[in-house]
Order: sequence, then C-alpha cells, then structure tokens
Amino acid sequence: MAVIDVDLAGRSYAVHVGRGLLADVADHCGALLRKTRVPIVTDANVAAFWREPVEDSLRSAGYEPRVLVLEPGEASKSWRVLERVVDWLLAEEVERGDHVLALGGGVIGDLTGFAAAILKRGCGFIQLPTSLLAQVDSSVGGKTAINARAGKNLVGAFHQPALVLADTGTLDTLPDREMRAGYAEVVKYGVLGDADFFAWCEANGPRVLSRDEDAARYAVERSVAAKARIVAQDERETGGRRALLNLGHTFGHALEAETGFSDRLLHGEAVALGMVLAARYSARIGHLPPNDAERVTAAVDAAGLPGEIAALGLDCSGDILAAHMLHDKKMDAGVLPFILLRAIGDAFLDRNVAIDDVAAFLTAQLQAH
Ligand SMILES: O=C(O)C(=O)C[C@@H](O)[C@H](O)[C@H](O)COP(=O)(O)O
Repeated sequence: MAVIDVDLAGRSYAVHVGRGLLADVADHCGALLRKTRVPIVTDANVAAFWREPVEDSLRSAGYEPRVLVLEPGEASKSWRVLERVVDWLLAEEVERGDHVLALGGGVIGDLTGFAAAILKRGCGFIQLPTSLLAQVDSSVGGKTAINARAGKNLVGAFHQPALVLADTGTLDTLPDREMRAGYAEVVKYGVLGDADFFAWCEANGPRVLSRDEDAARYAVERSVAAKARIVAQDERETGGRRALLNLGHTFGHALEAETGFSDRLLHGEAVALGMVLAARYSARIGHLPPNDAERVTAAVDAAGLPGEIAALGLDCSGDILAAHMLHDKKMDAGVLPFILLRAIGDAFLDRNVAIDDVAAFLTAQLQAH
C-alpha cells in the first residue's frame, strides 16, 4: 500500500492506495470513528459489490454500520437528493465530530462531502472511492458539490476529507465505460503538467484499461501525487495553480450541461472531449504546435474515449456552448480564463481568450468530419 499525504497547514490527510483496503476499512478508519454507529452513503451499483466487505469489516470490529443507498448517476447530485442525505444524517444523529463514509464514485463523494460540509456547519467525512475517476481525482482535494439547473457543480463547498482509501481492487468491478471515463482524468495529469507521464500513458494506457494490477496502481498513485502537490499549493483555487486541474472542464462542463447531465456523456468523457478541444483551440491561436494537439487526440482515441464533438449529434451552435461556459466558476470580473497548452505537460491560464472566437471554433468543431 502507498500513502500519499495531502499537505495542508494543520489539516493534512492521507490518501491510501492499494488492493483490499475496503475489507480492512475498520482498521484504517478506526482512529476517526468515535461512536459505534457508522453512517455510510453509497449507491445501488456500488452497494451490490462493496457494501458487504465494508459492513463485515466494521461489524467484526464492533461497529454498527448504517447505510443509505442512493440511485446511481449524475442526477443524484441534486438539491432533492442532497436534502435526502442531510435529513438521513440528522436522523442518524450525526454530530460535528463524527465521520460519514462516502462509498462510491465521484457523484457519491461530491454529494456526501457537500452534505458533510453543511451538516451542523460541518462534520467529518472519509472518502472510499470505488471508481477510477474518484480515486485519481474527485476524492482528493475537497471540492464537494451538487449541480444546479444553470450548470455543473455550481453549488458546493471546499471541505476536505479526513482520509481517502483508494482500494484499487474496486476497479475489477467497474464497467469498462466508467474505467475509460476515469482514465481521461489520468491522461489529464500528463497533458497539464507532466510530459513524461503523458508518454507513459501513451505506452501503457491499454494496460491500465485492462486493469493490469501494476499499471493501474501506478496510474492511481502518480495521479494522486500530482493532485496532492497542486492542492497543497493552492487549496481554494485562488492562486491560479489549482485551476490547471480544470483542464478540459470548461469545454467539458458545457457539453455536460447541453446533454442534460445524463448517461449520454459521462463526466470523464466530457473531460476527454474538453481536453481535445482545449488542445485544438491552443493550436488554433498559435500557442501549441499542431502535432501536440494531434497527440492529445490520439491518446483519447486510443482509450476509446470520444474525441469529436460532431459525433455527439448535438443540436446546438458554438454560441450555445459558449453561453454555458459563462456559468463557469473561474469567471472573474466578467472574464472567463481558459486553461490552454503551450506544450504537452505545460498548461497555463489564459485570461485573454475572446469568447466569440471560442464560439466560432466550437461551431466549426460541431460541423467537422
Ligand atoms: O480538483 C480540482 O480543482 C479540479 O478542477 C478537478 C476536476 O477534475 C474535478 O472534476 C472538479 O470537481 C471540477 O471542479 P469545478 O470547480 O470545475 O467544478
């Protein structure tokens, strides 16, 4: 097992990465559990495989697990489901000093983390991420949120978990499409700041996607280490550094909004498309050699991820996608900064992008091929 620390002044926490962690959850979390009752939020898909080992571990250590099982899918990141989670935590008499366990992928982690952030003005929570996307990205760094009608993650809080247990054994039961979607966030770390890791992904992507044990663990560890470094430098995305983790997300969130946050386009798939668009747009305005944009597209294609927005069959224009982007949380005094590329491994924040030009670029992309 590897342990990676997220180093925050006075509030550091550990991310454990390894196989079999959930079966020993009581040992790993024990120091944080003050009461016999342990509240766990999960979804029906995850519960089918992972509820039992977690409950068994807790019961055999003398705890009494209490489980709330939600509908799987992005639609659960809503006011309605948030209210349900909060009411349930109140009924379970969760106190500020307690820790709620979030057992699942990005939706469960974001939603449960946000519920924990607002319950009695903040209680503790532990991330037990079971998807590749949650292990390499959303469980680390404390961004918690639900979606609003106006867009993705627009209501939320920075609320750090007390511990993250990334059990790579859970990837065995992850559907292939979810595995590919999570892999988009792995490739993202290479594209934004680590050309060597990008080259590693080009060579080893198929091993990760086929769940080769060493390759998958290495991908998770290296991704978590990259994220932990950036979060430690800029916890609340105020210094320009953490925003780089948002590479592909401004385009991606617009596509998610346009497809109604549905299974038509998973978050990781939207990020893959968004990375391709960010790379192509960077090349269009002369920041990035076109060959590098082609490498990003090729890496996305090779993983079986969507790389062409024309193929989505959207009935909209670039202006409509650009309008979605104006809800982005990075908006600053009416200006939307874009994360663009100078090279693979060298992302930067460009505050001088003309949104009309982005809209024209997107209209052309929607009609391409
Ligand atoms: O942790 C971050 O910072 C990120 O931007 C990572 C993203 O991959 C992640 O999807 C995040 O939740 C998106 O954040 P948002 O601020 O664009 O909602």
